[in-house]
Amino acid sequence: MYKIQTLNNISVKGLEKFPRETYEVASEIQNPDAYMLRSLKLHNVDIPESVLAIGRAGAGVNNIPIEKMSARGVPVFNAPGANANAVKELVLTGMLLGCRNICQAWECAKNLTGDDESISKEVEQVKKKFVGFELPGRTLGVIGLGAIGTSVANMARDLGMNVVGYDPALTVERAWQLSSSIESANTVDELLAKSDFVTIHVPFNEGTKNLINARRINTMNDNAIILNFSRNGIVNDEDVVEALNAGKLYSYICDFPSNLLKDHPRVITLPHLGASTGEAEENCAIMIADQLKDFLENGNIKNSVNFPQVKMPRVSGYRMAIANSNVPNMVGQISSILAETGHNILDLLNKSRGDLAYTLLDVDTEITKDVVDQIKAIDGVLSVRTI
Ligand SMILES: NC(=O)C1=CN([C@@H]2O[C@H](COP(=O)(O)OP(=O)(O)OC[C@H]3O[C@@H](n4cnc5c(N)ncnc54)[C@H](O)[C@@H]3O)[C@@H](O)[C@H]2O)C=CC1
Ligand SMILES: O=C(O)C(=O)COP(=O)(O)O
Repeated sequence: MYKIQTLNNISVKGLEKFPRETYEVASEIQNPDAYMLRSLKLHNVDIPESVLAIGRAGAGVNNIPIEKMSARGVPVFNAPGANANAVKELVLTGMLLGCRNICQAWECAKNLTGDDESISKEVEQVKKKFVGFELPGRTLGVIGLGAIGTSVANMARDLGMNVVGYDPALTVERAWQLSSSIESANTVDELLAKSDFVTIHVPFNEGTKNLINARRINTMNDNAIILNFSRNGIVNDEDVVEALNAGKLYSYICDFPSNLLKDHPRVITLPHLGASTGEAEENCAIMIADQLKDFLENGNIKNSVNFPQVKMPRVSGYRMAIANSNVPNMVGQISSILAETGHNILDLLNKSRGDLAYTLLDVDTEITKDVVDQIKAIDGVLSVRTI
């Protein structure tokens, strides 16, 4: 019986992927084989040794101690692209809320008093305060052209906007998906100088912390709108508020409220709603459940953020999955132990990614605990599992 512990609300459509006969899935469970979570911060959680894999039902993995898991030989999975449409639609919503002053206008409408005739009169007076601007012909800068950024960029082109994108690690797959009319910027500064709206779709890490700061805001066009549906910390909120107060920026739309932001008249904050649609939650949960299941049952790895992609069809009932440091002679030492203990290797796949390597091998006879212990004892072996 495999045990999956859910640390956040996960769509039942994903949880249904785990057959009840072979899986126990619960939010409270002893010695889980895998964690399934969304945004819960795992950095200060004591993760039990029983955990063989972590599945993030979403895109961002900055809530997970990836290096610590790599050192244990534990793969971390995410669900690339599974919530991209939900974020794209919220970015569009955010652009329109911002450029048409919708939230401020709605607040004003809610505060109208008197009979309906006086409300109608008042409406004609106040509406001039909320005159906005339209999207076609404006320029949207998209920082990060991954699953979300690409989809946002194409959408903006379809709406008649000019689009300039920046991503120093743009993949070939994304380049194929991007509309050919999207302009490429060589630097963030070049993108900012051209944009009326700037939207950020990069992961949070040391390289993207404070990516949008006072110096960069000062290089932007006056009255630009910044949208942050990526992560708290990528945009320096203090600097943005200062620029809003100085009349440099038009508005700031983001998914990460704080005391500084939530009541500011030119800021719209949402409670981390980017991926909160039934569709996105289902897509993410199903993708992660499939990946965890294939890893637990077969050792295969798809969409891990720290392990290589590995898929090997099964040729016998005796499989071993080994994670080790990516150093010479690991496969040699492992196969020597198997040969010495009378196992014939029927199939073997070894792949590496950075400092990690991962080996799947099928043998003709059952692998005993003693053999597992001998392989575990090899210097550099991080985790060993028989499946
Ligand atoms: N608000 C919400 O609910 C959601 C937020 N997110 C956030 O959005 C981020 C992006 O998600 P996806 O597009 O699905 O990820 P992705 O991995 O498909 O794309 C990220 C892109 O950013 C690029 N990138 C990395 N560092 C960069 C830099 N310094 N400058 C420019 N580009 C850079 C990468 O090359 C990659 O193409 C996630 O990491 C997560 O933090 C994702 C989903 C929902
Ligand atoms: O996928 C992401 O990176 C998100 O930020 C979505 O977070 P959530 O799953 O809604 O807690």
